Amino acid sequence: MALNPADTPLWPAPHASGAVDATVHVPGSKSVTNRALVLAALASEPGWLRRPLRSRDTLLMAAALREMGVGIEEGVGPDGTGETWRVLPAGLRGPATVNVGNAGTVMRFLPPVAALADGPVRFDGDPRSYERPLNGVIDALRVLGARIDDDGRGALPLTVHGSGALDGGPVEIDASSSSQFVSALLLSGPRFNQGVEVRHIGASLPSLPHIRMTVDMLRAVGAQVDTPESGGEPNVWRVTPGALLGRDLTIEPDLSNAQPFLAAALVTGGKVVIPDWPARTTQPGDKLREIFTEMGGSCELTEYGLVFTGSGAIHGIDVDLSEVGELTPGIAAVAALADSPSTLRGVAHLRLHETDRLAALTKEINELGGDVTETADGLHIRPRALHGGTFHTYEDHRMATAGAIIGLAVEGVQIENVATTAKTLPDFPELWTGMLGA
Ligand SMILES: O=C(O)C1=C[C@@H](OP(=O)(O)O)[C@@H](O)[C@H](O)C1
Ligand SMILES: C=C(OP(=O)(O)O)C(=O)O
Repeated sequence: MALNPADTPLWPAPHASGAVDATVHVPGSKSVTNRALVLAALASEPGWLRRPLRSRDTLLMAAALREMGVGIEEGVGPDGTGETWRVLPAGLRGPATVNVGNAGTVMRFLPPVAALADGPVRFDGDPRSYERPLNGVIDALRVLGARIDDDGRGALPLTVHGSGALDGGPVEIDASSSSQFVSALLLSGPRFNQGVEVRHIGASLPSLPHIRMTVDMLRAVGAQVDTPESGGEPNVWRVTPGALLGRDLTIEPDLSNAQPFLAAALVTGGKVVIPDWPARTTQPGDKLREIFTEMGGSCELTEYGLVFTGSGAIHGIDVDLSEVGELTPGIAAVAALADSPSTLRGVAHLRLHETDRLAALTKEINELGGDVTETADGLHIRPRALHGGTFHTYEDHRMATAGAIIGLAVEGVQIENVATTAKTLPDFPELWTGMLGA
């Protein structure tokens, strides 16, 4: 059940007494873990996930796949190392009930999987999940041959009446409200009888790196995928039908969850090291190297990881975040503490994330004395002296971490329901106080 924020205690965000100097081991990527679980469940042989993220979103994904008959066992990897999930694919079946919580990846990636199950699969979730767009997935699955009962709003709750197989083939969708519509159809595409050809016909498409992540991970398990980047038509992705391999995959650290720790180095003029930062990755968080450098820091990517150093100065930024929208709350928090104004653009779709993030950031920063205005597709942030107060989080993990960043520089900030960080980073409060040496 969703927490009632009014019942949850306030967490006094630690104020930094000096420059931070810390190494922070950031747990695995939500986006990679949940794709890896789906692909392993659809494979024709067992596979391993090493160092998977264990957070609300990924535990919901694992529970949902188990409900449909997939085996997911705690275990040791093939070389004897621990922290591993062994995934044993099985004939997918209903009746099953899936709780999506408020996980975009679960509510979008699993209806296509359910269409392959034998029997009905009911999807339900937190109240907010009823408001998040799902029409791209529902409409597309119907075109591809699935039977779905919903209440006609193009959203949860719904039941997918799986028949054990899906025709697949070509489909047009408008994915301007979420890249996850495209990823969802591609991930299950190899298992559709005719594969799938997804054509995006909307005006814009957010979070392109997350679609590249989907394509790369599909190819890594043996799928054939044609993309705009591999010489195909713009906005068209094609997946050929075929069996998927079970692999042994080590999950990268979650670079979007590394954001608050990097921000801490920037805000305090300190240094933070993130071990195992990948040399090459599709994660949008990799863009922080560029964005936070422009905002005043510097970084070095070594074999050990990323070393990020703040200079003591924090500069405003004018940036299009459409490809990396999930970084917006953390960038807005840093921008509120900068020495010049910022304009964050290209993120209108954030109004349909965990909460309306543009409204929430504007209200909460302004209630601490800030000067933020919403634009049609982003935020204008004019820094001014902030004061303490309650930072409301609207059951949004990234609102909680944004408030913590501000709390480093502003005394007396209290974060409502910091436990909401469990969506993707259950250890956040401990990692944060550990970083500060508390
Ligand atoms: O596919 C994914 O793993 C994600 C895609 C993005 O979604 P949107 O395209 O809906 O923004 C991102 O914001 C979300 O946190 C994770
Ligand atoms: C938008 C996010 O999550 P979801 O996967 O629920 O869309 C996020 O993590 O910032």
